[in-house]
Amino acid sequence: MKIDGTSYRSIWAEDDGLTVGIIDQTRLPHAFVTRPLKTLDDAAVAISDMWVRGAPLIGATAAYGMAIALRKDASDAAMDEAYRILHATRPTAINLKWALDEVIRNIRPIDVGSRADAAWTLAAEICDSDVETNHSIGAHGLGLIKAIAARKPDGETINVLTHCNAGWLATVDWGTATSPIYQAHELGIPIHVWVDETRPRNQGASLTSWELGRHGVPHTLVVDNAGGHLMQHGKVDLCFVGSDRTTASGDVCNKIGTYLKALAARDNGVPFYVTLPSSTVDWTIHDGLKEIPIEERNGEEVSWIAGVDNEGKDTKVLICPKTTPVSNFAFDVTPSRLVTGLVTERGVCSASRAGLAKLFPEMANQPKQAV
Ligand SMILES: CSC[C@@H](O)[C@@H](O)C(=O)COP(=O)(O)O
Repeated sequence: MKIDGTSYRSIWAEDDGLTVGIIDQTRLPHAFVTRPLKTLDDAAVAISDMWVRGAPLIGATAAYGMAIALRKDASDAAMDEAYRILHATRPTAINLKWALDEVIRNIRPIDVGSRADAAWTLAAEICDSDVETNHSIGAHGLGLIKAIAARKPDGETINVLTHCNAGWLATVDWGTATSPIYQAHELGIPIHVWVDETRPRNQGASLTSWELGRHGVPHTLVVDNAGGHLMQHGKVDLCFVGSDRTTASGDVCNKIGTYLKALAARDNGVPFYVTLPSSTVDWTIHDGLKEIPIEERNGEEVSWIAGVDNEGKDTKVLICPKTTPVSNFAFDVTPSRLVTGLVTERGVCSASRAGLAKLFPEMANQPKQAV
Protein backbone atom coordinates (compact mmCIF):
# COMPACT_ATOMS: atom_id res chain seq x y z
CA MET A 1 0.00 0.00 0.00
CA LYS A 2 1.02 3.60 -0.06
CA ILE A 3 3.18 5.52 2.36
CA ASP A 4 2.64 9.17 1.48
CA GLY A 5 2.00 8.24 -2.16
CA THR A 6 4.82 5.68 -2.58
CA SER A 7 3.90 1.97 -2.87
CA TYR A 8 5.51 -0.45 -0.43
CA ARG A 9 5.35 -4.08 0.51
CA SER A 10 6.17 -5.23 4.04
CA ILE A 11 8.88 -7.65 2.80
CA TRP A 12 10.96 -7.76 -0.36
CA ALA A 13 13.94 -9.54 -1.92
CA GLU A 14 16.98 -7.36 -2.52
CA ASP A 15 18.64 -7.45 -5.96
CA ASP A 16 21.67 -9.39 -4.64
CA GLY A 17 19.49 -12.50 -4.34
CA LEU A 18 20.90 -13.06 -0.85
CA THR A 19 19.22 -10.46 1.33
CA VAL A 20 15.62 -9.85 2.30
CA GLY A 21 14.38 -6.40 3.31
CA ILE A 22 11.74 -5.79 5.96
CA ILE A 23 10.24 -2.83 7.77
CA ASP A 24 11.15 -2.98 11.47
CA GLN A 25 7.66 -2.71 12.93
CA THR A 26 8.95 -2.26 16.48
CA ARG A 27 10.10 1.23 15.42
CA LEU A 28 6.75 2.37 14.02
CA PRO A 29 4.99 4.76 14.17
CA HIS A 30 7.77 7.13 15.20
CA ALA A 31 10.54 5.92 12.88
CA PHE A 32 10.42 4.20 9.49
CA VAL A 33 13.39 1.83 9.59
CA THR A 34 14.10 -1.01 7.18
CA ARG A 35 16.39 -3.89 8.06
CA PRO A 36 18.26 -6.47 6.00
CA LEU A 37 17.83 -10.17 6.83
CA LYS A 38 20.98 -12.02 5.73
CA THR A 39 21.09 -15.11 7.93
CA LEU A 40 18.74 -17.74 9.30
CA ASP A 41 19.24 -16.20 12.72
CA ASP A 42 18.23 -12.75 11.40
CA ALA A 43 14.97 -14.22 10.07
CA ALA A 44 14.26 -16.10 13.32
CA VAL A 45 14.92 -13.01 15.47
CA ALA A 46 12.81 -10.85 13.12
CA ILE A 47 9.83 -13.11 13.82
CA SER A 48 10.38 -13.82 17.53
CA ASP A 49 11.17 -10.18 18.42
CA MET A 50 8.28 -8.98 16.23
CA TRP A 51 10.21 -6.78 13.81
CA VAL A 52 7.71 -8.53 11.53
CA ARG A 53 4.43 -9.83 12.86
CA GLY A 54 0.94 -10.71 11.69
CA ALA A 55 0.17 -14.26 10.60
CA PRO A 56 0.70 -13.99 6.81
CA LEU A 57 3.88 -11.92 7.13
CA ILE A 58 5.31 -14.35 9.67
CA GLY A 59 4.76 -17.12 7.09
CA ALA A 60 6.36 -15.11 4.27
CA THR A 61 9.37 -14.28 6.44
CA ALA A 62 9.77 -17.92 7.44
CA ALA A 63 9.76 -18.97 3.77
CA TYR A 64 12.55 -16.48 3.04
CA GLY A 65 14.32 -17.64 6.21
CA MET A 66 14.43 -21.16 4.78
CA ALA A 67 15.71 -19.82 1.44
CA ILE A 68 18.44 -17.85 3.21
CA ALA A 69 19.44 -20.93 5.24
CA LEU A 70 19.65 -23.09 2.11
CA ARG A 71 22.10 -20.65 0.50
CA LYS A 72 24.56 -21.69 3.23
CA ASP A 73 23.77 -25.40 3.42
CA ALA A 74 21.04 -27.13 1.39
CA SER A 75 21.44 -30.61 2.86
CA ASP A 76 18.43 -32.44 4.33
CA ALA A 77 19.88 -32.03 7.83
CA ALA A 78 20.31 -28.26 7.40
CA MET A 79 16.77 -27.93 6.03
CA ASP A 80 15.37 -29.78 9.03
CA GLU A 81 17.36 -27.61 11.44
CA ALA A 82 16.20 -24.38 9.74
CA TYR A 83 12.61 -25.65 9.92
CA ARG A 84 13.02 -26.40 13.64
CA ILE A 85 14.52 -22.98 14.43
CA LEU A 86 11.93 -21.00 12.47
CA HIS A 87 8.99 -23.08 13.68
CA ALA A 88 9.96 -22.38 17.31
CA THR A 89 9.80 -18.58 16.88
CA ARG A 90 6.09 -18.07 17.59
CA PRO A 91 3.45 -20.65 18.50
CA THR A 92 -0.01 -19.42 17.51
CA ALA A 93 -0.11 -18.27 13.88
CA ILE A 94 -0.47 -21.40 11.74
CA ASN A 95 0.78 -19.59 8.61
CA LEU A 96 4.28 -20.10 10.00
CA LYS A 97 3.97 -23.89 9.82
CA TRP A 98 2.03 -23.65 6.55
CA ALA A 99 4.84 -21.72 4.84
CA LEU A 100 7.58 -23.96 6.26
CA ASP A 101 5.68 -27.06 5.11
CA GLU A 102 5.31 -25.55 1.63
CA VAL A 103 9.07 -25.10 1.43
CA ILE A 104 9.79 -28.67 2.58
CA ARG A 105 7.15 -30.19 0.27
CA ASN A 106 8.40 -28.34 -2.82
CA ILE A 107 12.14 -28.16 -2.20
CA ARG A 108 13.01 -31.49 -0.57
CA PRO A 109 12.47 -33.50 -3.80
CA ILE A 110 14.92 -31.22 -5.71
CA ASP A 111 18.64 -32.05 -6.01
CA VAL A 112 20.73 -30.33 -3.31
CA GLY A 113 22.58 -28.05 -5.75
CA SER A 114 19.36 -26.45 -7.05
CA ARG A 115 17.53 -26.10 -3.74
CA ALA A 116 18.62 -22.61 -2.70
CA ASP A 117 17.55 -20.92 -5.95
CA ALA A 118 14.28 -22.85 -5.99
CA ALA A 119 13.53 -21.90 -2.37
CA TRP A 120 14.24 -18.24 -3.14
CA THR A 121 11.79 -18.38 -6.07
CA LEU A 122 9.21 -20.19 -3.95
CA ALA A 123 9.43 -17.59 -1.16
CA ALA A 124 8.84 -14.85 -3.75
CA GLU A 125 5.84 -16.79 -5.09
CA ILE A 126 4.42 -17.16 -1.56
CA CYS A 127 4.68 -13.37 -1.20
CA ASP A 128 3.05 -12.66 -4.57
CA SER A 129 0.30 -15.11 -3.86
CA ASP A 130 -0.35 -13.48 -0.46
CA VAL A 131 -0.85 -10.15 -2.21
CA GLU A 132 -3.35 -11.68 -4.67
CA THR A 133 -5.15 -13.55 -1.90
CA ASN A 134 -5.55 -10.42 0.19
CA HIS A 135 -6.80 -8.47 -2.79
CA SER A 136 -9.46 -11.15 -3.32
CA ILE A 137 -10.40 -11.08 0.38
CA GLY A 138 -10.82 -7.34 -0.03
CA ALA A 139 -13.06 -7.73 -3.08
CA HIS A 140 -15.35 -10.09 -1.16
CA GLY A 141 -15.34 -7.88 1.93
CA LEU A 142 -16.10 -4.89 -0.27
CA GLY A 143 -19.38 -6.59 -1.19
CA LEU A 144 -20.33 -6.52 2.51
CA ILE A 145 -19.47 -2.83 2.77
CA LYS A 146 -21.47 -2.04 -0.37
CA ALA A 147 -24.49 -3.91 1.02
CA ILE A 148 -24.37 -1.73 4.14
CA ALA A 149 -23.87 1.42 2.06
CA ALA A 150 -26.97 0.52 0.03
CA ARG A 151 -29.08 0.54 3.21
CA LYS A 152 -27.82 3.94 4.36
CA PRO A 153 -28.81 7.40 3.19
CA ASP A 154 -26.61 8.46 0.26
CA GLY A 155 -23.17 9.63 1.29
CA GLU A 156 -23.44 8.53 4.94
CA THR A 157 -20.16 7.22 6.34
CA ILE A 158 -19.72 3.51 7.04
CA ASN A 159 -18.00 2.86 10.36
CA VAL A 160 -15.83 -0.23 10.69
CA LEU A 161 -14.21 -1.36 13.91
CA THR A 162 -10.97 -3.34 13.78
CA HIS A 163 -8.72 -4.88 16.41
CA CYS A 164 -4.93 -5.27 16.41
CA ASN A 165 -3.25 -4.83 13.03
CA ALA A 166 -4.59 -7.07 10.28
CA GLY A 167 -3.42 -4.43 7.83
CA TRP A 168 -0.87 -4.46 5.03
CA LEU A 169 1.91 -4.47 7.61
CA ALA A 170 0.63 -7.84 8.89
CA THR A 171 0.64 -9.34 5.40
CA VAL A 172 2.78 -8.75 2.32
CA ASP A 173 0.31 -6.15 1.04
CA TRP A 174 -3.34 -5.03 1.33
CA GLY A 175 -3.89 -6.68 4.73
CA THR A 176 -6.88 -8.90 5.40
CA ALA A 177 -9.21 -6.79 7.57
CA THR A 178 -8.03 -3.59 5.88
CA SER A 179 -8.22 -4.85 2.30
CA PRO A 180 -11.98 -4.23 1.93
CA ILE A 181 -11.48 -0.87 3.65
CA TYR A 182 -8.71 0.24 1.26
CA GLN A 183 -10.77 -0.93 -1.71
CA ALA A 184 -13.88 0.92 -0.52
CA HIS A 185 -11.79 4.03 0.11
CA GLU A 186 -10.32 3.84 -3.39
CA LEU A 187 -13.85 3.67 -4.85
CA GLY A 188 -14.78 6.81 -2.97
CA ILE A 189 -17.18 5.05 -0.58
CA PRO A 190 -17.17 7.16 2.61
CA ILE A 191 -15.56 4.94 5.23
CA HIS A 192 -14.18 5.52 8.71
CA VAL A 193 -12.31 3.05 10.91
CA TRP A 194 -12.44 2.76 14.70
CA VAL A 195 -8.97 1.50 15.58
CA ASP A 196 -8.64 -0.44 18.87
CA GLU A 197 -5.34 0.47 20.51
CA THR A 198 -4.72 -3.27 21.25
CA ARG A 199 -2.85 -3.47 24.50
CA PRO A 200 -0.28 -4.51 25.46
CA ARG A 201 1.84 -4.02 22.31
CA ASN A 202 -0.54 -1.46 20.82
CA GLN A 203 -0.51 -2.77 17.26
CA GLY A 204 -3.70 -0.78 16.61
CA ALA A 205 -2.28 2.48 17.94
CA SER A 206 1.16 2.19 16.43
CA LEU A 207 0.60 0.19 13.22
CA THR A 208 -3.04 0.34 12.07
CA SER A 209 -3.34 4.08 12.77
CA TRP A 210 -0.04 4.65 11.00
CA GLU A 211 -0.83 2.70 7.86
CA LEU A 212 -4.39 4.03 7.51
CA GLY A 213 -3.14 7.56 8.08
CA ARG A 214 -0.31 7.26 5.57
CA HIS A 215 -2.73 5.88 2.96
CA GLY A 216 -5.27 8.60 3.70
CA VAL A 217 -8.10 6.52 5.19
CA PRO A 218 -10.17 8.35 7.84
CA HIS A 219 -9.84 6.67 11.24
CA THR A 220 -10.02 7.28 14.98
CA LEU A 221 -8.00 5.55 17.67
CA VAL A 222 -9.98 4.29 20.68
CA VAL A 223 -9.03 2.47 23.86
CA ASP A 224 -9.65 -1.26 23.80
CA ASN A 225 -12.65 -1.00 26.08
CA ALA A 226 -14.51 1.55 23.93
CA GLY A 227 -15.88 -0.91 21.37
CA GLY A 228 -18.92 -1.97 23.40
CA HIS A 229 -19.92 1.64 24.03
CA LEU A 230 -19.54 2.56 20.35
CA MET A 231 -21.68 -0.39 19.32
CA GLN A 232 -24.39 0.42 21.89
CA HIS A 233 -24.67 3.89 20.36
CA GLY A 234 -24.95 2.72 16.74
CA LYS A 235 -21.49 3.98 15.85
CA VAL A 236 -20.22 0.70 14.36
CA ASP A 237 -21.73 -0.75 11.17
CA LEU A 238 -19.51 -3.82 11.08
CA CYS A 239 -16.35 -5.33 12.50
CA PHE A 240 -13.50 -6.72 10.41
CA VAL A 241 -10.74 -8.55 12.27
CA GLY A 242 -7.99 -10.94 11.23
CA SER A 243 -7.06 -14.44 12.34
CA ASP A 244 -3.89 -16.20 13.39
CA ARG A 245 -5.44 -19.64 13.27
CA THR A 246 -8.94 -20.74 12.30
CA THR A 247 -10.17 -24.25 13.03
CA ALA A 248 -11.83 -26.42 10.38
CA SER A 249 -15.07 -25.75 12.27
CA GLY A 250 -14.73 -21.94 12.11
CA ASP A 251 -13.44 -21.00 15.59
CA VAL A 252 -11.07 -18.06 15.25
CA CYS A 253 -7.94 -17.27 17.21
CA ASN A 254 -6.80 -13.66 17.00
CA LYS A 255 -5.14 -10.98 19.12
CA ILE A 256 -6.23 -10.91 22.77
CA GLY A 257 -9.47 -8.95 23.14
CA THR A 258 -11.01 -10.04 19.85
CA TYR A 259 -13.42 -12.35 21.72
CA LEU A 260 -14.75 -9.45 23.82
CA LYS A 261 -15.44 -7.45 20.66
CA ALA A 262 -17.33 -10.40 19.20
CA LEU A 263 -19.45 -10.64 22.37
CA ALA A 264 -20.26 -6.92 22.25
CA ALA A 265 -21.04 -7.18 18.53
CA ARG A 266 -23.44 -10.09 19.14
CA ASP A 267 -25.20 -8.21 21.96
CA ASN A 268 -25.68 -5.19 19.71
CA GLY A 269 -26.55 -6.91 16.43
CA VAL A 270 -23.36 -5.66 14.75
CA PRO A 271 -22.02 -7.99 12.02
CA PHE A 272 -18.68 -9.49 13.08
CA TYR A 273 -16.61 -10.73 10.14
CA VAL A 274 -13.25 -12.45 10.26
CA THR A 275 -11.05 -11.92 7.20
CA LEU A 276 -8.49 -14.63 6.49
CA PRO A 277 -6.50 -16.37 3.80
CA SER A 278 -7.01 -20.14 3.65
CA SER A 279 -3.38 -20.52 4.81
CA THR A 280 -4.70 -19.43 8.22
CA VAL A 281 -7.03 -22.39 8.48
CA ASP A 282 -5.67 -25.30 10.48
CA TRP A 283 -7.64 -28.08 8.84
CA THR A 284 -6.41 -30.61 11.40
CA ILE A 285 -8.15 -29.09 14.43
CA HIS A 286 -11.78 -28.56 15.32
CA ASP A 287 -11.99 -27.09 18.83
CA GLY A 288 -10.25 -23.73 19.03
CA LEU A 289 -10.41 -23.44 22.81
CA LYS A 290 -8.85 -26.83 23.44
CA GLU A 291 -6.50 -27.17 20.50
CA ILE A 292 -4.94 -23.81 19.65
CA PRO A 293 -1.72 -23.01 21.53
CA ILE A 294 -1.98 -19.50 22.98
CA GLU A 295 1.28 -17.57 23.04
CA GLU A 296 2.23 -16.13 26.43
CA ARG A 297 4.72 -13.29 26.11
CA ASN A 298 6.96 -11.46 28.52
CA GLY A 299 5.04 -9.67 31.29
CA GLU A 300 7.12 -6.54 30.72
CA GLU A 301 4.98 -5.88 27.64
CA VAL A 302 2.09 -5.30 30.07
CA SER A 303 3.86 -3.49 32.90
CA TRP A 304 5.90 -1.12 30.72
CA ILE A 305 4.62 1.10 27.92
CA ALA A 306 6.97 2.23 25.16
CA GLY A 307 6.65 5.45 23.19
CA VAL A 308 8.43 8.73 22.53
CA ASP A 309 8.65 11.66 24.90
CA ASN A 310 7.97 15.33 24.13
CA GLU A 311 11.39 15.64 22.53
CA GLY A 312 10.73 12.63 20.28
CA LYS A 313 13.16 10.43 22.23
CA ASP A 314 12.32 6.70 22.63
CA THR A 315 11.24 6.02 26.18
CA LYS A 316 9.52 3.40 28.34
CA VAL A 317 7.41 3.94 31.44
CA LEU A 318 6.40 1.52 34.18
CA ILE A 319 2.63 1.59 34.83
CA CYS A 320 2.34 -0.65 37.90
CA PRO A 321 4.36 -1.39 41.03
CA LYS A 322 7.65 -3.02 40.07
CA THR A 323 6.74 -6.20 41.92
CA THR A 324 3.21 -6.69 40.55
CA PRO A 325 2.76 -10.18 39.08
CA VAL A 326 1.79 -9.92 35.42
CA SER A 327 0.42 -12.34 32.84
CA ASN A 328 0.45 -11.69 29.12
CA PHE A 329 -1.75 -13.95 27.00
CA ALA A 330 -1.31 -12.72 23.46
CA PHE A 331 -4.33 -14.30 21.74
CA ASP A 332 -7.84 -15.50 22.47
CA VAL A 333 -10.36 -17.70 20.69
CA THR A 334 -13.69 -16.47 19.39
CA PRO A 335 -16.06 -19.42 19.05
CA SER A 336 -17.63 -19.81 15.60
CA ARG A 337 -21.11 -19.10 16.99
CA LEU A 338 -20.11 -15.44 17.51
CA VAL A 339 -18.73 -14.98 14.00
CA THR A 340 -21.15 -13.64 11.37
CA GLY A 341 -18.99 -14.93 8.52
CA LEU A 342 -15.49 -15.73 7.30
CA VAL A 343 -14.22 -13.60 4.43
CA THR A 344 -11.72 -15.66 2.44
CA GLU A 345 -10.03 -15.39 -0.94
CA ARG A 346 -12.77 -17.62 -2.39
CA GLY A 347 -15.71 -15.74 -0.92
CA VAL A 348 -17.69 -15.30 2.28
CA CYS A 349 -18.89 -18.38 4.17
CA SER A 350 -20.47 -19.23 7.47
CA ALA A 351 -18.01 -19.90 10.29
CA SER A 352 -18.65 -23.62 10.24
CA ARG A 353 -17.24 -26.88 8.97
CA ALA A 354 -19.87 -26.89 6.21
CA GLY A 355 -19.15 -23.29 5.21
CA LEU A 356 -15.40 -23.81 4.94
CA ALA A 357 -15.79 -27.21 3.25
CA LYS A 358 -18.02 -25.68 0.58
CA LEU A 359 -15.35 -23.09 -0.33
CA PHE A 360 -12.34 -25.38 0.15
CA PRO A 361 -13.52 -28.93 -0.55
CA GLU A 362 -9.98 -30.11 -1.35
CA MET A 363 -8.71 -29.05 2.09
CA ALA A 364 -11.61 -30.14 4.30
CA ASN A 365 -11.87 -33.65 5.75
CA GLN A 366 -8.17 -33.96 6.47
CA PRO A 367 -7.29 -36.48 9.20
CA LYS A 368 -7.09 -35.05 12.70
CA GLN A 369 -3.52 -34.91 14.00
CA ALA A 370 -1.45 -33.19 16.65
CA VAL A 371 0.17 -29.90 15.59
C1 LIG B 1 -3.72 -10.45 8.83
S1 LIG B 1 -3.02 -10.56 10.34
C2 LIG B 1 -4.09 -11.42 11.44
C3 LIG B 1 -3.49 -11.55 12.78
O1 LIG B 1 -2.19 -12.06 12.66
C4 LIG B 1 -3.48 -10.22 13.55
O2 LIG B 1 -4.79 -9.80 13.73
C5 LIG B 1 -2.80 -10.44 14.87
O3 LIG B 1 -3.42 -10.84 15.83
C6 LIG B 1 -1.34 -10.21 14.91
O4 LIG B 1 -0.76 -10.47 16.15
P1 LIG B 1 0.78 -10.16 16.36
O5 LIG B 1 1.04 -10.60 17.77
O6 LIG B 1 0.97 -8.69 16.15
O7 LIG B 1 1.55 -11.00 15.37
